Amino acid sequence: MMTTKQILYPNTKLWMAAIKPPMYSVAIMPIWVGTAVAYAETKIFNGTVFSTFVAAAILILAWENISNDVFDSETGIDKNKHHSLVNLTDNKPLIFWIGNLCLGLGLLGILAIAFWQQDLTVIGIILLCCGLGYTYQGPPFRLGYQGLGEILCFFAFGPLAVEAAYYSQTQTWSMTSLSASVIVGIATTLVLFCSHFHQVKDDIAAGKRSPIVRLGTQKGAQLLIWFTSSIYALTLLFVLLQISPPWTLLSWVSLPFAVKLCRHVQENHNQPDKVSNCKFIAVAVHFWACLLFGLGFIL
Ligand SMILES: C/C(=C\COP(=O)(O)OP(=O)(O)O)CCC[C@H](C)CCC[C@H](C)CCCC(C)C
Ligand SMILES: O=C(O)C1=CC(=O)c2ccccc2C1=O
Repeated sequence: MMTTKQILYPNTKLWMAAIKPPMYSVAIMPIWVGTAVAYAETKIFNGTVFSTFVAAAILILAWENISNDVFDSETGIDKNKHHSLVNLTDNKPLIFWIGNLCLGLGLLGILAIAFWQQDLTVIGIILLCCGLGYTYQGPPFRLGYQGLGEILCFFAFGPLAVEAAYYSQTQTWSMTSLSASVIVGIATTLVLFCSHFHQVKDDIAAGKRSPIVRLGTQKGAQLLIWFTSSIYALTLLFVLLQISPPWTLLSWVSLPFAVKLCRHVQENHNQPDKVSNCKFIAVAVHFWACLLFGLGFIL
């Protein structure tokens, strides 16, 4: 007879895989970096705006992920994904409305920032991010199925989110924050790119032409090396051009994670079971590179 623990453990694991807690750092980092650049340039820091923005970004990303499971349940692409929220609950309408609730609460937080600033710029930018997020997965667009997700991801988490965070503190723009946003955008796109390696079979079956389906896993693994290297090369270039302060080179401390990611994918690109964890190594690269990059602006 199975013990309660034996019954619960796999379920807990499935729920954790469905909720993906580590993934939420990708929502926090653009706000962190945009705010850090704003502080470095203006010595302005509004803690209420920062914490409201972080909470709102987490809620908006929760909506993106929850509705991803809803929309993917309609195309059949998640039929083997046991940790899809729709498969776990067998209640699509409930999941759909929980997602919408997250979006509503997240946008309410951003509206509060707009109200405090008496300025609609930040809510305008974030609505644009949400629009990109919808076109990634929602009908009739489903641009992620055409392999365009990485482009949307770069702009949403890079220039748009970082500039929105910078503007929420300063109500102005800067070249430094724009260049910093390129680094955050690439690091976030790296996570999405890595998430496709283990899904090639299901993606092809559902007609999804992810970049890895288009390129093949071998070429994808090669491209990953260039892609990852560009984060560190650009960080150095911006320091040499005196766009970023030298302390931003601290982000190079994340290099061991980057090397681990590229090696792991190089060795296991065509073995779905082994390569499936690579997106979480990419999350570690993203987290440490962006955290230390932002810290470099404050020191
Ligand atoms: C949901 C996303 C990826 C999951 O893709 P996939 O379907 O392959 O995953 P599963 O295997 O788990 O089914 C991420 C998509 C990102 C999208 C291109 C852009 C999202 C924009 C956000 C709404 C912006 C939030 C910004 C925030 C910082 C305010
Ligand atoms: O579940 C995933 O694969 C991803 C979820 C997510 O929210 C995200 C956000 C930004 C870049 C990549 C990803 C994912 O890959």
